[in-house]
Amino acid sequence: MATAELTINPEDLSQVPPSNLRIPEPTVVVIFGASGDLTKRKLLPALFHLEQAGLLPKEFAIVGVARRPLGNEFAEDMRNGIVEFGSVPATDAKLEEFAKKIHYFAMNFDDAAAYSRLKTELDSVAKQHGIGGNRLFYLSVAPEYFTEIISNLGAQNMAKPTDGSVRAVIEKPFGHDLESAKELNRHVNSVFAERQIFRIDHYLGKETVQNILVFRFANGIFEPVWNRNFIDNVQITAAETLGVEGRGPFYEKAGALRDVVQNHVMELLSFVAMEPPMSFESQSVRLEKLKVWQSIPPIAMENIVRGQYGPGSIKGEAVPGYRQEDRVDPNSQTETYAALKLGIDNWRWAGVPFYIRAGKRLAKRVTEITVQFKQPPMLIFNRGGVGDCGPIQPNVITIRIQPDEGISLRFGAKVPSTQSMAVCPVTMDFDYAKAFGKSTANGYERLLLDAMLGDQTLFAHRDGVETTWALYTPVLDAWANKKPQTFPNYVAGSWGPDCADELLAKDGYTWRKL
Ligand SMILES: NC(=O)C1=CN([C@@H]2O[C@H](COP(=O)(O)OP(=O)(O)OC[C@H]3O[C@@H](n4cnc5c(N)ncnc54)[C@H](OP(=O)(O)O)[C@@H]3O)[C@@H](O)[C@H]2O)C=CC1
Ligand SMILES: O=C1O[C@H](COP(=O)(O)O)[C@@H](O)[C@H](O)[C@H]1O
Repeated sequence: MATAELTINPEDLSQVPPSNLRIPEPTVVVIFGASGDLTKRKLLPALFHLEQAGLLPKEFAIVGVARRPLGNEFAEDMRNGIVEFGSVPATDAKLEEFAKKIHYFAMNFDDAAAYSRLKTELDSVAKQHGIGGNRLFYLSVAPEYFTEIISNLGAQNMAKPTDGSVRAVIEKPFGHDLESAKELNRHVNSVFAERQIFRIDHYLGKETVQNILVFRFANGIFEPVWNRNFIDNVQITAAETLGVEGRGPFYEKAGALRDVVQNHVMELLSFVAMEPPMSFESQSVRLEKLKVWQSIPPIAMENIVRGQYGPGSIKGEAVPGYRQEDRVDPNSQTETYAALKLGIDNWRWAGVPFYIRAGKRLAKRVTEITVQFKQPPMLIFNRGGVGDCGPIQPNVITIRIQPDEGISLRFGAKVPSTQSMAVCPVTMDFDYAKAFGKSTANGYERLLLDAMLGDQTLFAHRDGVETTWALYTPVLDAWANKKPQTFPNYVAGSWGPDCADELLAKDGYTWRKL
């Protein structure tokens, strides 16, 4: 893409309330896919945490929509989910009150006639709770239902606000390649204006991800060295120990590049690499992210590798290979691991390699970013002697996204000795939990609240989505045309395939040991 402009209509500008109070207007939150895993494990616990923190309006209701005839069972099930996944004591007094705000409406998403009944139901729930016309539609559904639901909301005049705001939150994946993403965006935009659309990437809800911007732009000492003059290379790792967890059919069509790299990892990369935005407001932040992605040249095929796990063990437990997982093709060619090198051709980053790796069934669950600095131009100390640690290690800033959230800086220190100037690497460490206490938030709190407030800063814009797809679609096409010969090529519980190590070895680097 040649331009670095967001396609913004004046009417697309999100209406962010000027106040810092951040309490949304009375709203009915409508969750499509309400009996699903995401609703129970993440969305309802997050909404309850917001209620506990006094961040929801008094007039508030949730309407879950799914196929099964659940009735009152739904509120009970959600209540149990909040206790289990939200670390909430079953005796919490607010839980009882909150459960009264949870409703359920059974329908099939394919049933066009059911949407007018849904509309009537929403109006009735709104009236019961003293809510006007504000609606937040959350599409927590498989992607094949996105267009169906959106068309029907449009057809029933449910997408245009009459006396309030109407917004739609869409879960990933936003398409499976550039063309499908464009098509989806065209369709969504034919019903909802861009300012009504909240494409969620739950990584942006993580405190540690938002903290990348605070680390860079609320401190004076890092930004002057945050560029090609001082930084040698950047590594981003998104490693999971989990396999596909019963999501075989979904993952077969996705793979690591689509599932995690094109979205979550690219969001991390944009926060590390972007220029300081004019302000922390949606158009400024999203524009700077877009400029980063637009500055990435096409990825050369020799700079990207893929892998698939075979049987192995995780934490001492034997686990099956990917091809043996439930509802996975025994000859599957889907990658469960990807590693690549990319560049960012702008004044700040030209010549600095960014190495990315992401995969399932790896040795450890860890997402982190390491920024490695250049070595000092010369060394004035006589090395060796008591306690010397060998070759000088470069300075590294490590941003630990999860699970051990924090930031550390590695630098060389003098080893105490009266005779020598021996140097060893030491670290200064910031630990999120120690500094601020352990949080029970799952990231969706912030995003749900922002969506209700109409603040799009931490949501994906259509131009950003299409730009990242433009980058990865040629790779996906090339991979589809050239079957991998060596799958499975890494053992579950290892650090991935040898080809990923070779990718860095070509440049004289190794992956950081985690
Ligand atoms: N789970 C997770 O951790 C994450 C999920 N996501 C995304 O969130 C979305 C939802 O995921 P998840 O909750 O795991 O999905 P699930 O498969 O667990 O849930 C799907 C939901 O959709 C409903 N549904 C399916 N077909 C129909 C239909 N024809 N009519 C009415 N209801 C229907 C199901 O209802 P019923 O039970 O009645 O059939 C169920 O409530 C997906 O897009 C996924 O990619 C994104 C990040 C993480
Ligand atoms: O979107 C997804 O993300 C999860 C990883 O999220 P995390 O917050 O646990 O890091 C991944 O497991 C899943 O396959 C993918 O769809």
